[in-house]
Amino acid sequence: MTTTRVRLDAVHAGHDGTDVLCGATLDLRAGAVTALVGDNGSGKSTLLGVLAGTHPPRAGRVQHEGPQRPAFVPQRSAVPDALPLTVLQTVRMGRWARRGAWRRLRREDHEAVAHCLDRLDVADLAGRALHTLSGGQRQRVLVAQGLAQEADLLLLDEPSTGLDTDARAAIARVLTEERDRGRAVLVATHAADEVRGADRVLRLHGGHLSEETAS
Ligand SMILES: Nc1ncnc2c1ncn2[C@@H]1O[C@H](COP(=O)(O)OP(=O)(O)OP(=O)(O)O)[C@@H](O)[C@H]1O
Repeated sequence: MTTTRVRLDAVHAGHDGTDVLCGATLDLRAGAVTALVGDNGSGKSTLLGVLAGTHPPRAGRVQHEGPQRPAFVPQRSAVPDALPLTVLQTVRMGRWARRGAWRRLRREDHEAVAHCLDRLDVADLAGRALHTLSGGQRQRVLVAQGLAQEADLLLLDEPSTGLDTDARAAIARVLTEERDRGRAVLVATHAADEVRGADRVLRLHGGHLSEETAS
């Protein structure tokens, strides 16, 4: 039986009084990677914001199954370059969703953080300040932070943009692993390899979502 993690019903949302989503409807199921495609400006980031709970819809319904907040990995360009944080602190913040901000982390949290750093191959960067990293390294750290949340729903906004072949492969691998753990994964992307690797492809066009056949 497939479990629905989140459902959108006739959602309208946008910016400055202009709707970008015009009745968007979807459900995301556990154990599947869904690629969200669409032209620049079609509203993919807006849709992810609605699903993440950071962008309130103007109308329609967003229904999350389960108590957990989704994990949201924003576009790298949406994260200020000069955040005064190390890589380790950044990934540890992923555990706040479970423990609450500034609470003391437990041994299992430290183990989860170490595992996420390894999975994205950034453990050797743990002590480095985020702003000293290359764009691709920073992107991998943001994905590691998303994984550290261990949420049932993982949302990623163009995680592979600007990454080299190895880093793209690492991200593709972790998305498949998350899927195999029963998580629902939604990845907004322009990358053909990410689209090919998805179980399902949704296209956003004219404010509406439509299903495309995954290859
Ligand atoms: N903060 C904002 N204020 C005003 N308009 C915005 C804002 N953010 C996005 N928009 C507008 O909303 C529309 C959808 O933008 P969005 O970033 O959701 O598209 P996208 O599909 O993610 O684009 P891309 O592929 O370029 O990342 C665009 O027309 C954009 O100009």
